[in-house]
Amino acid sequence: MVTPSNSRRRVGVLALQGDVIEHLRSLETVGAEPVRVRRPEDLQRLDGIVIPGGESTTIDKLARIFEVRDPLVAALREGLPAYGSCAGMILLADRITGGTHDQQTFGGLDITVRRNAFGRQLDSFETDLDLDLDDQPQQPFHAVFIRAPWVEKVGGDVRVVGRVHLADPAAGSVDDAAGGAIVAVRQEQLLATSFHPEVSGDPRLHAYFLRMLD
Ligand SMILES: NC(=O)CC[C@H](N)C(=O)O
Repeated sequence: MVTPSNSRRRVGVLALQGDVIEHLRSLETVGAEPVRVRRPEDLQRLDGIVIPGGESTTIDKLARIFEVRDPLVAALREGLPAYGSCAGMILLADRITGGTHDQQTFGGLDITVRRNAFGRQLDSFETDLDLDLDDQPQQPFHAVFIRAPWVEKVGGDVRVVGRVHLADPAAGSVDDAAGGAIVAVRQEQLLATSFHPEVSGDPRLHAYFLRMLD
């Protein structure tokens, strides 16, 4: 499908640290107009924003230094759609465990997220996931996890989109009744994944986020 350039969705990528270029490329691939966001004025006229993977404590600090934190938090409260991958999931979470003592999140997603949840042995790993993206064909999604968080608790309005099933029984305590650690969630206009679709090159999550903007 060819989308006329004047109707492309303007989607920001918070460009302070992390997988910025990879997200800009993924957004191009799915037909959005990607925009780097560093300063408050960059938030103007956005249809949505991506908070990239990287280091959530660093992005948090830089967002305060660049004075983009408060306007971004306000925009999220006003309903700016957002997609966070990995560190971005942490930054969109209302509650965080395993954060540094002064770490803040932008918030919006009614979840409790645990930083670096998979522990040392599973620092980085790749696995195929079944994601519940409602209108997507159920081809497994090849997911790359790098010092990833998982979601420990979800509020009532949060839909679980994906889980990872841990082979290690020692990690079984994270498994809830439905089985598996929660690694992808959606709450209305907010989407978050523990993994990095911008790294694996599968465009389906970015395409899904773009459809959320319609
Ligand atoms: N790949 C990632 O984004 C890692 C997230 C990182 N562990 C953090 O706490 O921010």
